[in-house]
Amino acid sequence: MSVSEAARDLYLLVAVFGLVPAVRLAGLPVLAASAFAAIGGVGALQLERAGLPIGGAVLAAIVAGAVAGAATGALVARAAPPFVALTTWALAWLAYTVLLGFPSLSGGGQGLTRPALDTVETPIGVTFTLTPRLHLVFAAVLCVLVYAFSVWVTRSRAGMEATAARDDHALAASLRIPSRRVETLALAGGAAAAAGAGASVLLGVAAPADVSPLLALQLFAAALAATRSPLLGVAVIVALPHVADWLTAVLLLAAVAVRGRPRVAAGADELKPPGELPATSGELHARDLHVTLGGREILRGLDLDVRAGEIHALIGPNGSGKTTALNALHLTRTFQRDAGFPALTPLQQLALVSDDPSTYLALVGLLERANSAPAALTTGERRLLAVARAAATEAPVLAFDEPAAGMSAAERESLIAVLRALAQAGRAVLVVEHDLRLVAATADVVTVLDDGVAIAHGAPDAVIADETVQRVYLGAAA
Ligand SMILES: Nc1ncnc2c1ncn2[C@@H]1O[C@H](COP(=O)(O)OP(=O)(O)OP(=O)(O)O)[C@@H](O)[C@H]1O
Repeated sequence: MSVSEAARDLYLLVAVFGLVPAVRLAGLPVLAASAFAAIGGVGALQLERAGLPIGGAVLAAIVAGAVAGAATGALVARAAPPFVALTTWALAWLAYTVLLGFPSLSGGGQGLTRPALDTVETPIGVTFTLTPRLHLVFAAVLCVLVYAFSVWVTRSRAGMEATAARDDHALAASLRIPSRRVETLALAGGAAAAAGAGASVLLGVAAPADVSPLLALQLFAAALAATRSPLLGVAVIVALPHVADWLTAVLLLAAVAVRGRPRVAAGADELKPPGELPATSGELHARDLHVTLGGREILRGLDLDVRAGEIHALIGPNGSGKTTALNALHLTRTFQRDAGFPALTPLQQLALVSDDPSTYLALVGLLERANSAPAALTTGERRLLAVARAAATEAPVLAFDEPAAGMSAAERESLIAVLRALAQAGRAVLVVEHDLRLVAATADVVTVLDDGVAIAHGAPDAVIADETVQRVYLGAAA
């Protein structure tokens, strides 16, 4: 391998390491890296033609790549991974066909050219010649910097936020945890643009053929490999541009076949001593709630009031609209099917929403599990963790969807104590629950929902003893 080839591979590695946080943390199959590389390569040479010194042109092209990455992140902010793949693949094609279609922009088939072995004067008076060897040093330094940055991002709070949003987008959104797609894609865009600009200056040419959508697949395959081990990423990006094109496709298929998500083992983060549960109080008043789904009216004029310091149970037969009501109210809440964030320890999960995670771990009795892998928790402990996550946001109104499901008797007792503690600290607590013993033991007020309307409302003993409720609810639940 010549020095030039080695330098080019190192530039490509910069793009790969820049893509890793988007792929690994945010779980995004980004297939637009070749478009960002095109912005870097063509952008730098065009800006130089427009009169910028080459150093300034390269920097401006990198910024343009980062901006394009951020814009792509905003475009796919809510998209599911398959749509992210399709959309970003479309962008790669668009960039490629625009370059082919506008020779004035891209220099046509042979591309834009510039002297490769150029002598560059810097503003501080130092002059140097851009030899392949110098590129090798540049590219290596850039590679180390981008790699170190991507490792740092992984451990940062932003990295954990991206991981949480990757594992459960809806849950993360309900806890107001940002998805970080814009930032991870800005990094991917900037790094790929740096790779494109570096390679163009190195080779003295920026041609459409060098930034075909195949390059996007190769960079993605290498980033996927690098999420397993950085050396594997190096091997893939060094090998792929030098072998037959079909091997890229085969490698991606193999990666999908053996794919697994990086799981976090137990952590070892320090715990502060837990404090008092902070007081925050709020109320919920909903009037005449109507929701139609799939042409059927699921909620038909529901009124719901939860006062500060009150535990309000919403009960009713399966399909009566309880979860639909929680969805419509956009509350800070737990979900019925709640896998949580399997890649983050309980302490890390709570640290995403609170500066005082130990207080909330203590609240639900999970202090000793703070650094456990979530997979090691029981179903009930995971439910308690979900309650703690919602509570840790300090939202004044909290909703829990069947929090006791799958809990042992002891865990149920803990849950009852937690709900009481939250109400005592001023929260308005809304609980959807099938377990009537738990409802009777905790709720101040019960609303019974049947077919989208409230058929009874009041103190738990009276409501549960009510004849209509017995018939509708217990009859249907039995
Ligand atoms: N997206 C949807 N499109 C059409 N119908 C839906 C949709 N989501 C829910 N439904 C229907 O709305 C009704 C109420 O569902 P919901 O989940 O709110 O009930 P629930 O009271 O929470 O029941 P469960 O106790 O089983 O959780 C059900 O009949 C369900 O089939």
